[in-house]
Amino acid sequence: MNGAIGERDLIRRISVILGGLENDDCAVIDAGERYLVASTDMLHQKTDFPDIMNPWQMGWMAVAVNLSDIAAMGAEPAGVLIAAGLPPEADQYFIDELFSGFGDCAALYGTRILGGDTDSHLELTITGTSLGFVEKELILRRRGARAGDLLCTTGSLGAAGGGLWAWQNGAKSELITSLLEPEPRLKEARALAKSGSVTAMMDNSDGLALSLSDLSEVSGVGFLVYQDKLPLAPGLVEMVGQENAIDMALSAGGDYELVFTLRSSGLEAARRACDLTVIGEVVEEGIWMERAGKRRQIERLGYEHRIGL
Ligand SMILES: Nc1ncnc2c1ncn2[C@@H]1O[C@H](COP(=O)(O)OP(=O)(O)OP(=O)(O)O)[C@@H](O)[C@H]1O
Ligand SMILES: Cc1ncc(C[n+]2csc(CCOP(=O)(O)O)c2C)c(N)n1
Ligand SMILES: [Mg+2]
Ligand SMILES: [Mg+2]
Ligand SMILES: [Mg+2]
Repeated sequence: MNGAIGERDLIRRISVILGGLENDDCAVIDAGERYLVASTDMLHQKTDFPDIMNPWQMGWMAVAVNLSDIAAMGAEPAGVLIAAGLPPEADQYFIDELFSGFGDCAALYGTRILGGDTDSHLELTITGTSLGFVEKELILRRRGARAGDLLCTTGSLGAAGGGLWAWQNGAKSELITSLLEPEPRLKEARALAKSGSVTAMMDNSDGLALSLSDLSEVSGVGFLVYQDKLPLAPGLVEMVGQENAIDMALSAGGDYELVFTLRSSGLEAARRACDLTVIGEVVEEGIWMERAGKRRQIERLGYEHRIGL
């Protein structure tokens, strides 16, 4: 192969080599009465930790992004393993703060660090592995969306993108905290799972546009997003303007909200479960955004790692 390849195309190739992988936020293992769900996510100094980030926040983020995938399955976390590749410049203070960040995030979400691995590495590299359990009848998958369902999100969109922009442009913004200290939506996802109205769910780690692309691929449906309903992060439009704010909501990534579909008859029950915004609907095909009666296609753009082969 010549040149770099996008992460999703590479995963498709990997899937063929390994004989088929289920494309979801977690792997699902039958554990008798319940499912065991498991996910792993790697973070690096260069791509994930802006230079304003303190080591406690690095630890927090590494656990939070891993718990977000447990949330996306409707599961309860059972624990996290941490493999830490520590660079030569990591001193005792750095390491104490980093590991406090792991522990504090796990504890806040009712779980703990179960174990891991420690090694030296030129670039700080942290790989978390999260485990969880979910009742078989409550599991939420990326597949399952049906035309006519409502498309919803928790929280706001574009917060992390706005935070990244503020950091890169030396602007002051509360969105920088959203970028550095993501909050996995475990409580919300559990309550939604118990409400019984969700048909498909994932977290939007790579942005709304790629989430819709992923959901559409595995569910075999399309989406129509109402532009005016997007819950843009507070202060985002004022900081970057309407058009950039929409672009950030669609493709900046790093928000860790839940994107999910609901049977329309289940909206009341879902609203009782958690705060949500209906941002569109499931359609037969295509991924569209509508504003003032005009439809345009949503480009398949988002946060994707590129790997040189
Ligand atoms: N190296 C790999 N080997 C096997 N499966 C993989 C590999 N990388 C990714 N996958 C699988 O591909 C699917 C998509 O992975 P991806 O990392 O995009 O999902 P995610 O963890 O929910 O997102 P993010 O990494 O942005 O938080 C998952 O089901 C994952 O298990
Ligand atoms: C330097 C820097 N640039 C961007 C971001 C935001 N960010 C971090 S992870 C992620 C998406 C999912 O990642 P993955 O697919 O690796 O799990 C995004 C958008 C950051 N924290 N630091
Ligand atoms: Mg995910
Ligand atoms: Mg991943
Ligand atoms: Mg990703």
